[in-house]
Amino acid sequence: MTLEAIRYRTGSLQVLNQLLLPHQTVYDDIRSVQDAFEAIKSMKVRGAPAIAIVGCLSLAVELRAGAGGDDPVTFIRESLCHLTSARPTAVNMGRAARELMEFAENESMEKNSEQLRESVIAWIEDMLERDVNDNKKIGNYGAQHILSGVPRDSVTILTHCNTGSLATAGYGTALGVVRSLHGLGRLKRMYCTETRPYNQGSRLTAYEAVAEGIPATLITDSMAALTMREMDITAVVVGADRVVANGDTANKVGTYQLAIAAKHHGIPFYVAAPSTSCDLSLESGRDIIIEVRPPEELTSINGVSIAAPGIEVWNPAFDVTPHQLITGGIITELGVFLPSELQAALTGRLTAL
Ligand SMILES: CSC[C@@H](O)[C@@H](O)C(=O)COP(=O)(O)O
Repeated sequence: MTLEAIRYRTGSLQVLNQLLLPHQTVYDDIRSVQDAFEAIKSMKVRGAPAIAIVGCLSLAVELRAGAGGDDPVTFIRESLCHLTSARPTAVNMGRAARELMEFAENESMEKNSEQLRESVIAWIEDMLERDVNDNKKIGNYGAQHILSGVPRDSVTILTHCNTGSLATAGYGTALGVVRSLHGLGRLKRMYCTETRPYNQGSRLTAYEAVAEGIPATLITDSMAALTMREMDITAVVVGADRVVANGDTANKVGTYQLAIAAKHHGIPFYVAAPSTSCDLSLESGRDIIIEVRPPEELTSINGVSIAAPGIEVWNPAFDVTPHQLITGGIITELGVFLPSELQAALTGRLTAL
């Protein structure tokens, strides 16, 4: 059983409100594109694949109710543009918007408004299944690759942020690799970082691990290097919000320092991400726009201040790990690639952004 972050039945959408986890399990209705925009912006729903899926499903809900009238293409275009602006670093929403728009424009040449709505809804509904299938492949490729590099029976993985069922349609990416290792009986333990300032690790990854009986230990971000030295970490596996052509990878802030520490300790560092998180239109990580979040996310927890009032704050949500530090490889649903192999492996398989 994996946790269900997105509940979709034709015409209705609910998301598990991740702001309330782990203490309350509340599903919020998403009745419109604007509801989804707000849920994504406020991080009720988060994680690059989940953002794209919830954004598109909210559009399906509105289309099912007849939104767009005689001109659904304009409605779809404006909605996708709005959704893409909610969080700029993860590429998945932008990619889905581009692909969906292209599909809708093609369909509009031979279908009336009602038929167009139906086919766009079907395209969107298919995203859920595709994401879970891709994640299972990522899990399997990643587990096999990690196991092939070590002579041991069981492995210990360190991960960051939340990349599991809560961040995807199900199964997860980096956490999917952990899940696959666990399923094979080859996971000794997962270490998950707290992931300050938003605590996706302590609130969400820890929640998934406890719910599913995955052996896991929580550490603060500041304990990562020590954990690598003392706890016989086999590999570090993280997710991605955007992997660019040279393999540079934007992911939750703190990923970069994990990669540096892994290199120092000779521990393979992997990025696990579907090809939908890859962006070959950008040459290097310098071109990635990094979202800066409100200071309050750093200075308070659940409304309780934990910082000196008046202090200035810098709160970038993501950092970029240079490709040279991604020593294990980039695990996708198509296989595991070194950063230098990624562009050739994906060319022709991804629509241009
Ligand atoms: C499969 S989720 C991959 C990434 O989106 C994840 O590692 C991450 O950085 C999430 O950040 P968040 O700010 O919680 O959306």
